[in-house]
Amino acid sequence: MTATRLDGKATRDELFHDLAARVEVLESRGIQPGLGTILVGDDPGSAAYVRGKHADCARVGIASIRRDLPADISQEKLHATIDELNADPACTGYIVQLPLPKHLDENAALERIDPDKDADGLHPINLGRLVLGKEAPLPCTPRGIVHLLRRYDVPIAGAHVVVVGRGITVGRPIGLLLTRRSENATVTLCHTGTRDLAAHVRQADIVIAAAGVPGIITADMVKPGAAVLDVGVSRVEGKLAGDVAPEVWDTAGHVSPNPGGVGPLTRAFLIANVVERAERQQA
Ligand SMILES: Nc1nc2c(c(=O)[nH]1)N[C@@H](CN(C=O)c1ccc(C(=O)N[C@@H](CCC(=O)O)C(=O)O)cc1)CN2
Repeated sequence: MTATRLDGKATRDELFHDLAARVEVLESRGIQPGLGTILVGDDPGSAAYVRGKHADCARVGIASIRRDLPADISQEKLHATIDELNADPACTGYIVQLPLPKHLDENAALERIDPDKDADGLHPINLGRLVLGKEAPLPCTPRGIVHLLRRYDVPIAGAHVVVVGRGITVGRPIGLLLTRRSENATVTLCHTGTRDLAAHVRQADIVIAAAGVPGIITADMVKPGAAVLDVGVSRVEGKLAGDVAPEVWDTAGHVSPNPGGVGPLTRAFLIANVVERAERQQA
């Protein structure tokens, strides 16, 4: 059996087509959304993601504002840049690219963002609103995962989803989305402290691999016909490596590859969060 590919690039193109049309409507009403990015340091992967985000803004026709800061910047100077974007009316939503260099406090930086401009949905107030079932920008990768599953008619309601990895951008928030009444999945969150990872993964109808450990999900761990989404990012000799071993394609029913799966949707839903906020404001 060869799994059906969950094609993130084709799905992203559909989303961008729709978003570009909505941006035209906003502009015809005098509203210009603008996405800001704050990048600290010179990690080549993070720099590439930020470049991609600005290219996406140009593609859908929204403004973009870029702040690149040196790797050794102090927490105070980072906060001053955050305050600057909080106050800039041309910047309607923005992100601090993660991870930050080790000497910086990531949570303090995220908390400093004006929750109304939090394009990532990672501000504690917005995560809290999500827990309470209130309207909030949704974290981009989890939103991309739910969209991709729906786009390919992978049943979510009643499914047992096993998430591997507890990072802030994927592992922690994805359970909040998938256990909403609108999704109705049952979620198990596995991490480095989990005993017998394989036994958990074998139970899953849907596996979300976000550990950042190359090839950690092997074919013998996957229930035949399960959907497997590879969201883990590592670099092996400079090349991107996902969490899912290639043999999984012979066992799974659906696979989202890496690259070409959830990553492009992370970018698309960042733009969607900025456009939707502008739409809500004009409404
Ligand atoms: N503030 C944030 N920081 C980070 C986030 C985030 O959502 N908000 N997520 C990741 C990085 N990320 C976006 O910032 C991101 C990751 C991957 C992709 C992507 O399109 N990947 C391509 C492959 C690209 C490559 O070859 O390296 C793919 O999957 O096809 C986009 C964005 C951590 N930081």
